[in-house]
Amino acid sequence: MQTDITNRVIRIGTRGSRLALWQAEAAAEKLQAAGLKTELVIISTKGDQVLDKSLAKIGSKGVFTEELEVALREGDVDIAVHSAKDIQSSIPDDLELVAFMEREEVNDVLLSFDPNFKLERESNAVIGTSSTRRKALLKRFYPNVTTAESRGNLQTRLRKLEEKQFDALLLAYAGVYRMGYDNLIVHTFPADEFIPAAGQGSVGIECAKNLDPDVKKAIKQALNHTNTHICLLAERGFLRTMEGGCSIPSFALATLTGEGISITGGLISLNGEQLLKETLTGPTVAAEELGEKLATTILDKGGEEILKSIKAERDKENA
Ligand SMILES: NCc1[nH]cc(CCC(=O)O)c1CC(=O)O
Repeated sequence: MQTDITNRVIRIGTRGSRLALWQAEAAAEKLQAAGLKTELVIISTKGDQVLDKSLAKIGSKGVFTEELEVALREGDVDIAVHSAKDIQSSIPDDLELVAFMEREEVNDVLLSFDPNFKLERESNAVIGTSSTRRKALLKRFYPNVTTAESRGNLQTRLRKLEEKQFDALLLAYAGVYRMGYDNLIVHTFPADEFIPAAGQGSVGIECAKNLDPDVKKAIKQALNHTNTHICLLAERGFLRTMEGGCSIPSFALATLTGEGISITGGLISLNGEQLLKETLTGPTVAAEELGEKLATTILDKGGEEILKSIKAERDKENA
């Protein structure tokens, strides 16, 4: 017998930041449009609590997801909504990613309260970012720029910008746009040079594997965006094979080409001096394998060495 899922309240687990709530509301609206009832359950994660360290230093995987996963496992929530970029590359065996919502523009952008701020190759501005990928890409393409740490939710980071802790703040367009701060954008980085992190701009929906199959199916139908899902399979295949999660300056962006899928991705050394980047194309049915192959290619062409030196540097810092 089929369960009557219209009477089932879908409990949506989310972090409490404004961006997280926006994403959870977006999911809730789509579920409601499909005739389901919803309820938001706010859960704080380590990534929300520890704000005085960069993610690379917090170190453990799943800093923004672990507490949500516990809630899924204990049945306190039916789904967890995450920024796809924050989902660790391998998720636990008893959980699954059931949907990826339609992706926003993938670019990184700069925000400034000075509308005349211009980023040029020779700029010596101070830019707020705590991401190893962004720091390394800045070093490579804007060698005179310096960076300042900017952990915290978007509102905290904007306050630091307001307090002039830096001249401009580097963020993903997706979050900026979703929070309505796009009027502060003074620069958009081209996504073919300043390649985004795997998953940037999409929202991933996680559930327990043993969730009622009818409920799972309804959630997938309401929330999954097929094209985004295919691209995310490739990017996450890349990330998983690359290993190292969000603390490693890797990048990957997949797009559909009409006949198939194309993925460009690679790895950059922390000082920006070595940059490995390749593009592979293939059929969409083998998206995940294509991403894995891209990572293997990068690792074979010098990526292993870069990873080794990144780990050595980190061990030195933590010693
Ligand atoms: N790690 C934090 C995080 N996770 C997702 C986004 C932005 C929105 C997105 O990429 O979906 C951000 C902030 C940022 O990188 O600017």
